[in-house]
Amino acid sequence: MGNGPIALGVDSSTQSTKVLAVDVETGEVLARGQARHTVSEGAGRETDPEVWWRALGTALAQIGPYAERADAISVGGQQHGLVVLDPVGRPLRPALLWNDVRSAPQADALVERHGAAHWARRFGSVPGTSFTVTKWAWLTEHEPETAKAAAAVRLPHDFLTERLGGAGVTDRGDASGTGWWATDTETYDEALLAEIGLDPALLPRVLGPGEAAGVTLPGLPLREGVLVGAGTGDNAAAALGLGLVPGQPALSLGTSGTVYTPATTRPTDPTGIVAGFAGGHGDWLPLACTLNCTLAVDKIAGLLSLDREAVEAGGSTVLLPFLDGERTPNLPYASGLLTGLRHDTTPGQILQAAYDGAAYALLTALDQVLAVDGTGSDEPLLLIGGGARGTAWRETVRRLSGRAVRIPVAEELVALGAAAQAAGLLTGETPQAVARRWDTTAGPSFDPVPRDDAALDRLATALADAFDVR
Ligand SMILES: Nc1ncnc2c1ncn2[C@@H]1O[C@H](COP(=O)(O)OP(=O)(O)O)[C@@H](O)[C@H]1O
Ligand SMILES: O=C(CO)[C@@H](O)[C@H](O)COP(=O)(O)O
Repeated sequence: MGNGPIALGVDSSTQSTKVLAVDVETGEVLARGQARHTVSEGAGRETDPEVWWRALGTALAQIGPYAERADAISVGGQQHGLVVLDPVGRPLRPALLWNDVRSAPQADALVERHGAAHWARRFGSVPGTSFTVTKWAWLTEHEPETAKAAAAVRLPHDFLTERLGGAGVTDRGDASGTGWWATDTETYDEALLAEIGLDPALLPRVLGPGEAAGVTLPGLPLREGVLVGAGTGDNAAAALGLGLVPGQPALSLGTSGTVYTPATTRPTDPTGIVAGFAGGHGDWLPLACTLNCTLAVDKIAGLLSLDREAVEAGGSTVLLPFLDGERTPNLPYASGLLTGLRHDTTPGQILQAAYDGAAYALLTALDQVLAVDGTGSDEPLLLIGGGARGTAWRETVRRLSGRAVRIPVAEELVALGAAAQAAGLLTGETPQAVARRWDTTAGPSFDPVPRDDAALDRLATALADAFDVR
């Protein structure tokens, strides 16, 4: 064990909590821990925030002596989830997660009331079902007593940060995914909060870049008084972990699929495809996100009794894997669709079609994400998330993007970005500078291959025919 300072980075994502203990000087990952979450099935997607808290404890226990030795900690978390707490910080109900589409009617009503153009101009994003504002609106309609009893409203990462350091705070990256934090003034929109019946006093204070959330409370498996970073949403944390600069795109293949690049221009896309998030340390993070990514492809592989790598080229099958409804394109009521079957279609071709269908919306949104700063670039696409470990995912992205792809050797970029934020508090550097010093994007590169326009055309036609999406 080295004697230098140690930063802990946490990724509280949809499926699990991961913790990395990182050597601040070298970026070496000294230890890692992971504990799974349970997510409800059926109509909604919920997790009890106490499950996240217990998972964090379990993952910290797995890093052994490094928890006690750590000098700073930050939490990156799944975005958007609605956490409602009682006066002593206990959850009043399970959190409504980003991939819970029950608030689709509330999203439609909010967008209709103010117009997509207003949402984009003022809040940077047109709120689809993932956004917290739609979940609060759902709660006030379906469980008014719970909404009335709320003494605090938090996002997943804020909830954990508060348990560690005691302060009710968030950061601008995660605040920008609520739909009630206006990106044009960087303040909570009090008129909107009044309209949806949410007292601004219940919301966390939004910290600025480089501000700490406080220090650790007594009674944790960490030393008391250790610095706690502001944390941020998981995508913003991964962008920090990669030390991205504007025009350098990343594609994350996990429970959600996301594509993003930092920008100096504030995004304001009225089509709703590009979410105008703030970055985890200043700047902006235009991003497109799908609800159906690795879990949907794994589900199709399971239905076909195939290994996830058993893909076959060829055929004319199109599979739109909207198993959870979809967010990009905005089709919360959709289900999966399979077309183009022939007598000679093989199971492996159907599986390949699932990969293509899951990657399609992300890759078509990439140009829009890059256009925010006008940095259309041929920088390699950095592939991260669990899916980036798979050959079939990598080859699908190469074939449908026509871009060079690089796979960082570093894993768990969200936790690594959180660790870089925590390390920056100790060294005075920005998290991006820390990540660049740690060389987190190093990894094998794969040259561009000709783009498979025939497959892209088939997908575009199927979407237009079935869902009128053009
Ligand atoms: N070797 C692999 N090849 C392809 N996919 C993988 C591999 N390992 C994990 N995955 C996928 O990664 C997903 C988890 O990704 P991860 O980024 O950890 O999720 P989350 O978005 O919840 O943080 C799983 O759903 C699984 O399908
Ligand atoms: O909703 C979004 C982004 O807007 C998702 O990216 C969530 O932040 C969930 O992330 P993972 O659990 O897939 O990491």
